[in-house]
Amino acid sequence: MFVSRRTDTDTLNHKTQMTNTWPPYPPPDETELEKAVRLEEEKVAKRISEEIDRQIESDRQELKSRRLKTKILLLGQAESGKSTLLKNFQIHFAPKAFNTEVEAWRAVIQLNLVRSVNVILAYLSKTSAAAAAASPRFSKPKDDLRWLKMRLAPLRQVEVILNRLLGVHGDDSPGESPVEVEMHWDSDKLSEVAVGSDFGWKTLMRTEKPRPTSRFWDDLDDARRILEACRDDIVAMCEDKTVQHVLDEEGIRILDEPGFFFDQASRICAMDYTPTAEDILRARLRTAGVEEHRLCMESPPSERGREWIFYDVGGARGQRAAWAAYFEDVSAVMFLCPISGFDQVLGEDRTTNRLVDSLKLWKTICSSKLLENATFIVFMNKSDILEKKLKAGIRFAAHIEQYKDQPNDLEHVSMYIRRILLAIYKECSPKKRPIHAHMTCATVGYASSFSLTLTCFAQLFRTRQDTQMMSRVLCSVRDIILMKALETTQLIG
Ligand SMILES: Nc1nc2c(ncn2[C@@H]2O[C@H](COP(=O)(O)OP(=O)(O)OP(=O)(O)O)[C@@H](O)[C@H]2O)c(=O)[nH]1
Ligand SMILES: [Mg+2]
Repeated sequence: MFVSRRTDTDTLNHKTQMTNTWPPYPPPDETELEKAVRLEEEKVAKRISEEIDRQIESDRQELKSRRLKTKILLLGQAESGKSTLLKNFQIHFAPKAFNTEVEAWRAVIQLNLVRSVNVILAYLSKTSAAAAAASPRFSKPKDDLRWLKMRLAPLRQVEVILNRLLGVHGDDSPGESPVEVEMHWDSDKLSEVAVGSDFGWKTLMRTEKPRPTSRFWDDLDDARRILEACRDDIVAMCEDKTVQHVLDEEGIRILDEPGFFFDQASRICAMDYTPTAEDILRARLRTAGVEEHRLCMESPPSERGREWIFYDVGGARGQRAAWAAYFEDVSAVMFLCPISGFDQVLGEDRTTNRLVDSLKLWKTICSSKLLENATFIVFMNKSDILEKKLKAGIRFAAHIEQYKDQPNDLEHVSMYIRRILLAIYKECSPKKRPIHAHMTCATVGYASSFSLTLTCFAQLFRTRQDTQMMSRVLCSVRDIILMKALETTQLIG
């Protein structure tokens, strides 16, 4: 930017150039004092000019590096499976880093279980109808319930300890014990706990140094000893007919509820319990705010060291306003649509159907101008729950009237939802762009599962039994994102 000045020996016959040259030629009759002032001014101007050049270059570099970063947004309503999908990516592409978090997940899973037990106990003792319908195993139902409650009372302490160690807060009442605030039955909130993204709960329990204080480990040990001591009673409660009766009455399909670990209670309460990948995928921890997760690829060797930055957002309505701040320079949007939610309502608005809300949200995201250059990948998630519900005879058309009398099976229902998702995408996208869609069960991980792979705008719809369904979906998504990164690199040179 700074043009070097010609020497003083240049003459007036360069007058025409003089007007275009900077700094200008000195006047021929310049005094010594004027020359000194001029040279000083030129020095200052040169410094400013160089500073501007440096700033422009640094802005250019910053822009380039921002565009080269693979920034991925995980979007979707609450409980759609965003954080679970992220765990799948971590387990698959950065297993060593993920392993360092296992200890923290053990505490979360134990908290999920303890919290479910505490909430159910609190509910049972409040509901006389429930007590009256107590297990035939007990001759005096109310007394036996009281007895069970008494024996399991230490679990409240376990919940308090785990909440404190993990930095968990309940729904809207940080600091209060979730058990205290939930004396009414609300299945959506049964295992709802959230950890603020700034608390660092995962790093707190990492196996490498620096480790937390010994007080921290002593408390954790205490919680685990109590849990183990209560193990038989917890298992008895989980298998108890009263509990099952109440849950049935409430329409709670316990194995489908997020964060319920009743079927694994005995294993999870053991002192030497180590979570499996599937346990971690099933754990429920509500995301509060927007969390940034950096995933450094460990495999395959060709991708080792490449960094992906995921933004995992809280999906409840009250949290959605914060999303837009993260829409700039996004490489890929992964939208989670929980297709099993057709017969459920939102936790935050009991008048809105979950599937309808999800489709509305999809429309808003597809229409966003800020996201027009992002690659879109939609996950029709919770396909396992959808399948179970349809097989159990729950009619899709009873909740989504437009479906009318079409067959009530997984293939037809998922095709229908897929058609709507793609139609919305086509209609609302600010410009024509490809989309990739997968039907998933994010909690299955690597086990065998039913899978459908959909490719938009092509009439491809395959159904197959695939022993490594999630693994294939993840690899395909990785390839899509790598292609996008390559395109961006070529564009910015
Ligand atoms: N059965 C089944 N459960 C799933 C599936 N995907 C996620 N879940 C469970 O659903 C619960 C909610 O999943 P999350 O990943 O925490 O949901 P989220 O979208 O991050 O929710 P917020 O953080 O509240 O926005 C967890 O307990 C998961 O284990 C699925 O495909 N099938
Ligand atoms: Mg989440």
